[in-house]
Amino acid sequence: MSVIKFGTDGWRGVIAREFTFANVAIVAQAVAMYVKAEGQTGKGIIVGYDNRFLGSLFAERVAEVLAANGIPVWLCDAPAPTPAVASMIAERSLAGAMMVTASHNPPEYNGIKFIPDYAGPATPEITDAITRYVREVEAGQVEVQVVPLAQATKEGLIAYECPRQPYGERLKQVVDGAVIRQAGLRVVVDPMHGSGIGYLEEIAAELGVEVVACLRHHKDPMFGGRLPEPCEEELEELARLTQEHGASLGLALDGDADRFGIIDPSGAYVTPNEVFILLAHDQLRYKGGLQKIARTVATTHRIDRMAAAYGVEVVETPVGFKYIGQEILKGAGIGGEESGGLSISSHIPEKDGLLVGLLMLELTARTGRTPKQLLAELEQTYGTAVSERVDARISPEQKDQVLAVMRDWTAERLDRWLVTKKTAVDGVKLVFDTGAWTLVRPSGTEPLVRIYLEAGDREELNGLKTALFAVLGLSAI
Ligand SMILES: O=P(O)(O)OC[C@H]1O[C@H](O)[C@H](O)[C@@H](O)[C@@H]1O
Repeated sequence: MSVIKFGTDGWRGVIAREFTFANVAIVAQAVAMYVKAEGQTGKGIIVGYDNRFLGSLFAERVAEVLAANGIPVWLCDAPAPTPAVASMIAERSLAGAMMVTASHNPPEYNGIKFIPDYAGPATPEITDAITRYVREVEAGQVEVQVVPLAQATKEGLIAYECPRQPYGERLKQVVDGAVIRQAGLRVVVDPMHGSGIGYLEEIAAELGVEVVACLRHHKDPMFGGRLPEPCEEELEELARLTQEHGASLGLALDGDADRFGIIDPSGAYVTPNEVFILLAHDQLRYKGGLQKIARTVATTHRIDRMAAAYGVEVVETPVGFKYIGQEILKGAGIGGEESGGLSISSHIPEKDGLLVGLLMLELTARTGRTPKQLLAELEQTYGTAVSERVDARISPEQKDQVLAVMRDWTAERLDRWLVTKKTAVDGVKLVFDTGAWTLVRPSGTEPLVRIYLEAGDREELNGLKTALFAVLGLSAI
């Protein structure tokens, strides 16, 4: 059985167990075959990597294989954020990017994301095609081609590249630099030891923002014994420092800087759903011309209420920024997801933690209000909602049972909630008469089941959770 499988976002594996130089070379060969079949050989590929263990060496192996297949390669000369690498595709009209990263996974993992010519995550059709080539190589039908790095650079097949400057310029065109500059903002930055180090602080400083403190600001492939995931539990130090310094915002990035974590000046964590609400509202209210918003099936319905008030359509996609990216390409002005991914149509269709940090600075500068103050104002117009995600680490048998209960759901009610809609966009979602909803789906990146709930207030949510967990036989967790 092959260990090379593309999940929600690329192929990931434990270093030295699945993620070996040999398997990395197989994936690079398969991508080369895909690019050739698409007739894009001459356009070239940029190869990037983050701060994980052996990242630069794995990236070199990718470059050696691509080059041996006649594909011109731009190899990053230092760790770089995934969105910075992706933006180079648009900058240079490349065939795509191969990014060596396992995003926010634990340190023993590494992975590869293939980002095609449209500069957003590969669709399942594309990763399926690449997987077919992987199987051909594994079956010995095609041999992996390799040219040594020294020879390839000498022959001009591989050139070194740093995306920092063009990416910074792109971001500065997408956000309103003039508004940010005049506001005298102060931030604390937390790249979580990831490849965003140096990028966010510098670009913010170039926009006149004072960076008052940085933490987790050196490369550490062990991520300080924590997870490079900008969720509330991992950001308590950023929250403390943001409050202590009286900063305008605390800005965090995940391991490859495509996801964001935002801290309010009060020290409170602003959830990705809340950040999406704020930035979507900003687009609706101040930026005009927005026709469509894209959100995943797991993301807050508060977006829908706001959009309805402005006569704007909302498209619901399966979980994964690969689906949101496609909707942005098809005309959505902004797209986001509960797990911390967001982008806008004037940027690339790839999630970008730096973009979000800068957009939040712009919002703060324009309104003179904190995220939590703005959210309180929006609640008065669009009502409240409380969202929660439970990541259930359950046995395979329990998992099958839970998914079967949802799949076979026919009951009209769940306790006092009347089911008004059942959908299977990704997992199974039940929407209730009160506007509350729940979604149960297996994760595509971790061995667990995710249970999402949203309700009008905490009391309703707790009631719904108790009722649902009882039906799923999960009362014990
Ligand atoms: O819920 P999962 O299938 O584990 O996916 C969670 C997240 O994984 C990756 O980070 C993807 O890029 C995201 O788009 C996705 O939301």
